[in-house]
Amino acid sequence: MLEMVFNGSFMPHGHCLLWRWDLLFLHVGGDALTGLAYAMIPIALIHIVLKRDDLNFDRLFLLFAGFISFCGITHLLGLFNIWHGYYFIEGVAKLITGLISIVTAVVLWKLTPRIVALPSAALLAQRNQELLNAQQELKDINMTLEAKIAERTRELHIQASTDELTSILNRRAILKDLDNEINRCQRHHQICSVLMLDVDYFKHVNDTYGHQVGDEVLIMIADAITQTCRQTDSVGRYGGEEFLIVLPQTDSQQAYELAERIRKSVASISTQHPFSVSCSIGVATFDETLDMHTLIKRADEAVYNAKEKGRNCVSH
Ligand SMILES: Nc1nc2c(ncn2[C@@H]2O[C@H](COP(=O)(O)OP(=O)(O)OP(=O)(O)O)[C@@H](O)[C@H]2O)c(=O)[nH]1
Repeated sequence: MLEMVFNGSFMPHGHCLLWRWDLLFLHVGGDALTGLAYAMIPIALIHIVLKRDDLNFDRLFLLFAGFISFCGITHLLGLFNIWHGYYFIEGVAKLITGLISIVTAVVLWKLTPRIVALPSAALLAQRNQELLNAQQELKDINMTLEAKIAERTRELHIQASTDELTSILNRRAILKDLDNEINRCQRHHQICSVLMLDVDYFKHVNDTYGHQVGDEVLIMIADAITQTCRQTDSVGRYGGEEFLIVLPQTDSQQAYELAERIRKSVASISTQHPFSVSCSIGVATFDETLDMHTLIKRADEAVYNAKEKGRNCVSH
């Protein structure tokens, strides 16, 4: 058997080429180049399989590598047999090549529907672009939402600190401003004053002309105070017909003068009804022995004094 396989005594292939150099050159050159290429291609295929574990066709790549390797062996044996006569071995190699080719062809056909169904590079690029567009759209929506949330938060913050009727600060907000101002004065050894303003005979306005007219008067008083004060002053509604005004860096005398201007401004308010508006204002000035509640109490007591003095006046 071995003798049969390794029987090289058949006539070498070169004899039929008559040992012509041109025919030898073509056959030797062709087979040598093909053999070289068929040795390199399987290495590349195996390298790809090892490097890319996301490719789902390893089996096909390996079959191709095997098939091309045997093709190469067949060509090299053909080259060898130009000078020798090992046709049995060459035939075996051809048979193995044939078998592995058939297996490769069958596997290739079985895999063809899946390969054809793979999305093309252009389609993937298009899908990628669509995803990028969607991502950008989401980013834009997100930014718009964030801007809306920030705007809404700002609105809510204003709402939470604004008196609904007069649009000046509400009680909570004006007390917060006063607390901050007192802390600042304590830290920097500065001065500030507060005014407590109470509308005179307001019950009479409500009882005689109705609650709505009373509301309109409160709005006009708030406007009059705001227009008379500086931007840095805080004006708030402390209670029903009581207003609290915080005056940073204002001493007792300056506060008194401002209170007078406010009183006059309120007294000049005219409505369509036959009554005059007036207010009594109490002034209190911060010193470092006072806390917020004592300061407000002092302003309250000053309002009481002003009422006692006959209303429509300012008291320390
Ligand atoms: N229209 C209106 N009236 C209010 C509001 N809040 C409180 N009041 C009224 O303000 C009046 C305050 O009356 P009083 O505390 O007796 O004081 P007054 O009548 O101003 O008298 P004096 O302060 O002593 O000059 C009451 O009638 C309350 O109903 C409000 O938001 N709108």
